[in-house]
Amino acid sequence: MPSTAADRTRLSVAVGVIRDHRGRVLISRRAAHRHQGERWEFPGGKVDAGESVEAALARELDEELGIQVLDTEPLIEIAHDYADRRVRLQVRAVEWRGTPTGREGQPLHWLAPEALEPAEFPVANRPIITALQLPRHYVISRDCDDPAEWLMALDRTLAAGATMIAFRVRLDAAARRALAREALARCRAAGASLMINGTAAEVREIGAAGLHMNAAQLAACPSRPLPADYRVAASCHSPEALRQAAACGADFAVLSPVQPTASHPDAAPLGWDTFAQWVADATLPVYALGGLQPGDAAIARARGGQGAAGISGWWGQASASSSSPSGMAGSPGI
Ligand SMILES: Nc1nc2c([nH]c(=O)n2[C@H]2C[C@H](O)[C@@H](COP(=O)(O)OP(=O)(O)OP(=O)(O)O)O2)c(=O)[nH]1
Ligand SMILES: [Mg+2]
Repeated sequence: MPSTAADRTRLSVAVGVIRDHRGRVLISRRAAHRHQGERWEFPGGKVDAGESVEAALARELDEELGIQVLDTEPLIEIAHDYADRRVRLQVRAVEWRGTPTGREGQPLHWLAPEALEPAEFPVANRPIITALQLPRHYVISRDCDDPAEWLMALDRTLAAGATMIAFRVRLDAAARRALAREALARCRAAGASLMINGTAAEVREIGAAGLHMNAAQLAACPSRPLPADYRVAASCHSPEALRQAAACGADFAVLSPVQPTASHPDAAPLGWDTFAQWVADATLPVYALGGLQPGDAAIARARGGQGAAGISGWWGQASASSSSPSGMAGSPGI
């Protein structure tokens, strides 16, 4: 995490995502008299001077819940300016032991990630909730020469465990709409969501999960192009674009190219260090894209990203094995 001048005036907060064996997340209610009082939160608290985020989390979760932290992994970091306080929420998924109890009298609740309601949390929590709901892999489709072949590739991708797919196909309008409708039906049957690289009007017409804006659309986007019950994603290649994505209300971004790619041989790759730096300043979940394989999702997460996105390595890949198809299976929320 970069320590900029602005950062030194921010309150550093360690925030824990505590899951049970069913994948539900523990939330607790802030007392009325406290900052952001009566809102639900993920347990945690202020990082003391000289304390690491991990140590702060272990201390806070013991104080507030009486549980022991065994290990943690970074989930997302959010810098947010409230009118009366500037915070940097450093959110980590927690491996834990014990029985959580509201040791400060705070009500506790276990909820599935899909049931978390952003309006009941502090505003800064919105991207945290999105991050908990989004998978680790974002599969981008290949362009389509032959619809029948393309649909077979989609079926293989879904069978391999993909749960979020971008429809990125150039066809004439009628053929594109027909293919998108069929793709949507197959994604729904498999429990996956389909994003459309196109227009907001097309997303509404097809009934897809959301819109994926390219860099040019993002640059020209004045405000969120779809209501909250759709997802909005944006392709980004710079810190400015990541800020613009957040400003126009996108739910998540895709940052590229992280590694050299055959499809864009002239674009200078960012590398993981730059990816991590830019992501640390972003205020929405960010997937890494460009020259990656499914196994790189773990690297992207370790560098503060949401996971990895890509075409080759993901699209149309048959299951590599029944337990870990395409490397996409694993912990909850693939
Ligand atoms: N723990 C937590 N804090 C959050 C979340 N979202 C959010 O904006 N915050 C803000 C609210 C507060 O301004 C700050 C946390 O500070 P806090 O006062 O609760 O810290 P603490 O647990 O150490 O409390 P205390 O001992 O000082 O009373 O971060 C969240 O999900 N969890
Ligand atoms: Mg606290």
